[in-house]
Amino acid sequence: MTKENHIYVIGSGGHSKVVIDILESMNRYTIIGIVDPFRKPNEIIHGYTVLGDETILKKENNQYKRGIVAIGDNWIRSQWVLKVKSICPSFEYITAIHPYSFISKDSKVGKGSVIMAGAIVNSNSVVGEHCIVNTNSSIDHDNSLGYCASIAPGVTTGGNVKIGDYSAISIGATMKHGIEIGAHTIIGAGSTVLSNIESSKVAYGTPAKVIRDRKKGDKYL
Ligand SMILES: CC(=O)SCCNC(=O)CCNC(=O)[C@H](O)C(C)(C)COP(=O)(O)OP(=O)(O)OC[C@H]1O[C@@H](n2cnc3c(N)ncnc32)[C@H](O)[C@@H]1OP(=O)(O)O
Repeated sequence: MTKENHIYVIGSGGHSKVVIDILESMNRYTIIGIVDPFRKPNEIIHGYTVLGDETILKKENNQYKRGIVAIGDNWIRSQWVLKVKSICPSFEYITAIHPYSFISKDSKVGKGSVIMAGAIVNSNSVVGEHCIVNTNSSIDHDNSLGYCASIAPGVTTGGNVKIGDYSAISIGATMKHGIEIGAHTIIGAGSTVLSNIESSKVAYGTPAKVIRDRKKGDKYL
């Protein structure tokens, strides 16, 4: 193993455990340990040692500068990406792609993103950086998923769907073809989205309707 294969996992919650399973199933990386300021150093999480807080990433003699932010909340994940950039500007992000997922040969997955088991990314789609394409979800052709956006388990999109930066499509939602979702918007669990939804909204139901406004970073999980 070269040092390029050695990675940090940042975050230690439920999402992090799934990401660790994916990284192990890829059989390509050695996980150095977990970075999380909210855990006791040396605690073992999902088989790996908590190394401490983010200052570990800036140690002068630290030869390892790769990893992934494994935090489920889109806004919190984005803030950690910024924090890591300020501590270690040369830090590089890997993608975690489960071997039992399908990604079309002409689709792209941005750095730091996670594609979980059973997920499908069909032809000519773009998954942005630091996204989550969760278990058994399906992104159809010509879609785009913005920066730090996510689709939850079992989400299905038709063709030509655009999901804005930081937006989250919740568990089991279905999106008609050609739909556009703005930035920082949450589509509620089980919704059927038949029309465009603007930025900074919470929308749900069948058909999905805007229920209220939201501010960026408001909790949704
Ligand atoms: C691996 C993983 O775990 S990935 C994460 C999986 N989890 C998700 O995707 C869930 C994301 N969260 C949701 O979908 C939430 O329902 C949200 C964020 C859309 C709304 O949450 P809140 O604003 O807190 O709504 P709250 O729970 O207070 O409900 C308010 C009302 O709206 C209704 N409601 C809330 N969400 C929905 C929905 N998706 N569809 C229909 N009705 C809903 C509630 O039943 C409640 O109705 P009532 O007042 O008649 O009792």
